[in-house]
Amino acid sequence: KEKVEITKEQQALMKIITDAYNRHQIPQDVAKKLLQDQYSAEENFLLLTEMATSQVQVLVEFTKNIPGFLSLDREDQIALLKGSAVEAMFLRSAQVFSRKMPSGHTEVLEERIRKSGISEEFITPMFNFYKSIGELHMVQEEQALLTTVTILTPDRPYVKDQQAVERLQETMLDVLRKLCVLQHPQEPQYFARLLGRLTELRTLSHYHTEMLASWRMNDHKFTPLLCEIWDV
Ligand SMILES: COc1ccc(-c2nc3ccccc3n2[C@H](C(=O)NC2CCCCC2)C2CCCCC2)c(OC)c1
Repeated sequence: KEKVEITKEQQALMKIITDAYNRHQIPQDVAKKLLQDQYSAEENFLLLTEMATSQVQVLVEFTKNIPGFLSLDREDQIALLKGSAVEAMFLRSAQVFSRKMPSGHTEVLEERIRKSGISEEFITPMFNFYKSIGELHMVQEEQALLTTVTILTPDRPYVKDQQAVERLQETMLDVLRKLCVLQHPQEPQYFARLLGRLTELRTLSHYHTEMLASWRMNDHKFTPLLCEIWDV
């Protein structure tokens, strides 16, 4: 049984990333807003675009705290942000959905999302993903590192120096792997399950543009930042 040990440097790296991840939370909690009132499809779409816009701004601030990210080629930094923004948004949504809430609140939240205006065909894959993330009961360090690993995906479109991104991602994967072994000793497959979620996340993110276009309303308006990031 090999002794898994997180080094001092890895401990420091994990602290920087987790603190940044917790610091850069969305200002206004969307779940609370959704639990308060039922909104029309138009109001929900506006809420989504507002939340997503602020989440992209939060994501940009978060990436600045990933050790080594700012040393990457400037254009590659943009390519990584653009390439991971939708996945990071769904990952954050899954974490919001899986948060421990007073009994009955998760069901109300699920109902509000089902009735939000999103078209039927996307509801099952979206909630399957949310529930599969919830079942992992990730600690905050795992959530922060999983988002970091998602951002540092070398094969995003237009990334020039993929090797440099790969080296950074591998550094993060090594810490995440050790953390999983230490946090979930009874489940040796936990790390593999975690990475399997990233495949599900990528698939869900492929539906994103259609999910927006099929939102039950006419004339979908986006913020300039979302037009940049969402290719709409
Ligand atoms: C593209 O289609 C969709 C559909 C649903 C969601 C979604 N899933 C959620 C799970 C938990 C709580 C909120 C959730 N949301 C929207 C939202 O506000 N998402 C935020 C995005 C930035 C990061 C925090 C969450 C809601 C849905 C109900 C109507 C108002 C928007 C979604 O979030 C990408 C995208």
